[in-house]
Amino acid sequence: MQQYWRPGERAPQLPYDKEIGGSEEPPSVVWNTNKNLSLDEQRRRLPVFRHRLSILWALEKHRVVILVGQTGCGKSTQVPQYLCEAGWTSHGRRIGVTVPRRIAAMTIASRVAQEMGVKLGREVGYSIRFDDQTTAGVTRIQYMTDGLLLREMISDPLLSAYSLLIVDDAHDRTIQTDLLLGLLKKVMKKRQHLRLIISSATLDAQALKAFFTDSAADAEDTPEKPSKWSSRWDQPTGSADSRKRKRGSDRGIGGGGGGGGCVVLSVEGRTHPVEVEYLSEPCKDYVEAAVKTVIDIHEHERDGDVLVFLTGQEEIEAAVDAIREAARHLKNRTPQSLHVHPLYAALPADRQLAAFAPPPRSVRKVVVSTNLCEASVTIDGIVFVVDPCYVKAKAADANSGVSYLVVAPTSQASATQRAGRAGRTQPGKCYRLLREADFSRLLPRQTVPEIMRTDLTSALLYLKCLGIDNLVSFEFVSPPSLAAYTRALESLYALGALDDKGKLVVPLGVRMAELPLTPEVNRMLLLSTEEGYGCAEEALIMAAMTSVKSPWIATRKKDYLELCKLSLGVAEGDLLTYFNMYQQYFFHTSEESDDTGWAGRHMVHGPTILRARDIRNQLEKHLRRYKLPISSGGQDTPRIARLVAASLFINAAQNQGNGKYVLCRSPLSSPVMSIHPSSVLVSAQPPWVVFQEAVFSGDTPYMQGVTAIDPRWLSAVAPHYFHMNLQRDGR
Ligand SMILES: Nc1ncnc2c1ncn2[C@@H]1O[C@H](COP(=O)(O)OP(=O)(O)OP(=O)(O)O)[C@@H](O)[C@H]1O
Repeated sequence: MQQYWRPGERAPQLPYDKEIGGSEEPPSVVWNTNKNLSLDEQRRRLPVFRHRLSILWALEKHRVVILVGQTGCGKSTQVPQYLCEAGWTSHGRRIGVTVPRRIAAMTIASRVAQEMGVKLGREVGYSIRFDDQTTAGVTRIQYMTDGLLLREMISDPLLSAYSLLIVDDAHDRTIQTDLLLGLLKKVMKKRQHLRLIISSATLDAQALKAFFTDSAADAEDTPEKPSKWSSRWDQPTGSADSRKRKRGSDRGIGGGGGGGGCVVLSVEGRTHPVEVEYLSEPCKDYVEAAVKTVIDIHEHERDGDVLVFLTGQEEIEAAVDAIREAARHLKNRTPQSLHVHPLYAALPADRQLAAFAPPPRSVRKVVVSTNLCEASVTIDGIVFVVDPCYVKAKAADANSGVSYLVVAPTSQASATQRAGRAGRTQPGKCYRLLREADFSRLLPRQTVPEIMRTDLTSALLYLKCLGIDNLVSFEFVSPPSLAAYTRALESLYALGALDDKGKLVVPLGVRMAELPLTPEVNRMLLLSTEEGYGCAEEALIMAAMTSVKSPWIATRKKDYLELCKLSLGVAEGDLLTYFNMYQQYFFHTSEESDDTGWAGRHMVHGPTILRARDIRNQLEKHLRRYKLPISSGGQDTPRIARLVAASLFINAAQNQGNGKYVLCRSPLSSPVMSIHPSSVLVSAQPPWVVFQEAVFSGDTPYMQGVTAIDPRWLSAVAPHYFHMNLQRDGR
């Protein structure tokens, strides 16, 4: 039998080589959706199973493997297991798998743990922000968001805990994915034995291959772990002579450890066929068309659950209501035969996971979702996908710094991913709500990488922290514009993370990168510990509350919800409203979540507040590690409000997801920028520009509270120049 090489060890026997179709007992599992087949048999039937030896072989020969295979063929769940079985996790190193979304990390890790017959969090685990389900020394396969791996690189730049990394669903090209790819290229030049798999069903494989092949330096023998903060990636290591000798020797990622260069591997075959249907005439209102399609499916199609893709919370809630209403008038089915679940980022985790649970017998489940579950995830039982081919995408004008959300046609690659959510556990059908000709004519083939259309502030701060000083020469798969670099550097300067020479301010800048929230919220936290503010207790709560989902119970009793919001809302704005909610919750309820008592009456979602408390405690540990004073502002509300005012632009970032408006900062250099006609100027006293109608969230109306913050406070605390602008959701 063939032996497969992996760093430092000979591979043990691969279990599948000895007994294809054989007799091994399936691992004990908690949950097996396909009652006819054991999980082991289900695994063998996946298309990727036939290619496992080629994958192992490719990793022996090449340092970077780009794996392209149909949606559902087994890339995310199976490949890490093959590698684990082949010994890639001996020597205590892990296989790390990054995915763009938290829900994917959680659900795929659970599935793999079941398939391997182990407890989630032990041999197989996941890490997402504020939730680490791994065990040191035990976990061998770790799923995580790409953002989390980036954070890990701050303390371990060479990622020495991993023998192999898989960047899964790389087609998504989030800003984190692109940053990671650029950094991994650097890491691989330093760590000869590290291997990288980049996988997706809809990847521009050739562009990535060119990126990983066209490298000017080859692998260097450097210590595995440089000392913290001292690693200067930009400076070549070794003497000038040795650098000269190396130049021109190898143009690819070097061939250390038995492999060289980069290869593209295609996995043929798909789990089940997915038939795609298009409209014969364009539709006027895609939400209405989606609702009608769901009802048609329910009345005329075979059994099977439905997944509908819409662009945001408002559309989803409207569609959920419309489907429920339409179900009441069905001719040949009862209203109870249809269960409808919304799924979007602002929903609390328990409600998100409810969409994954199997429905009762004879009931058809309909999940109406954003692109949250467009890639990676498997919702068992989904047979039909309804896709209007639209998405709400983040964008920023690099010159003005105006950020906005815009509803735009999705890419063909995204539409393929969406269709791929059917056909995973049985044959499926996808209804695209546009004409076939329009699909190929109007939709771009690939999604424009996020890095080319959004703000780079966090990304550049990370790079600075990793010691990458020459940011413009950092290699991105798709380099952003110079204007975007300038804007982000100005923001970092405004936040105090960089000095006027563009150097990282230590420790402030480092801490802003290390703390697990956005640079703006991190700045607020750090500012709160300074003299003159002294309200870290309050800031910890406000920061924690910004990082959980909406703390209000999602309900259709909109009027009642509005009343509750008014009763808990405070004039100083959202952050203080959230602070108030948190305080009141613990004043009125006992430790445990209490949705029936005070919290239920006030439409406050108890589990979300408890989650915020956990996050608050984690943030406090960070501040204590920095030995920063944690004191309370007590009854001094203006002092706390001053802090909020100084950090007002936080709200911009926090409310892009669910509101109709976006609040923006101006570039430091240009005092005037385009102002939406609906904006009402209250004060233009330099260095502040304040607008009255800072309504930017459909969720919490007193975010209008910007007006309630006395502009005089603003001028008192203004560390830097910013201004706000309202823009209507890109429409
Ligand atoms: N939670 C689950 N419940 C039931 N079956 C599952 C589940 N997760 C995975 N599977 C099965 O495993 C198969 C492979 O899933 P996997 O996520 O590894 O595919 P993939 O190739 O990574 O897909 P994608 O490109 O869409 O991310 C699915 O098609 C499905 O049959």
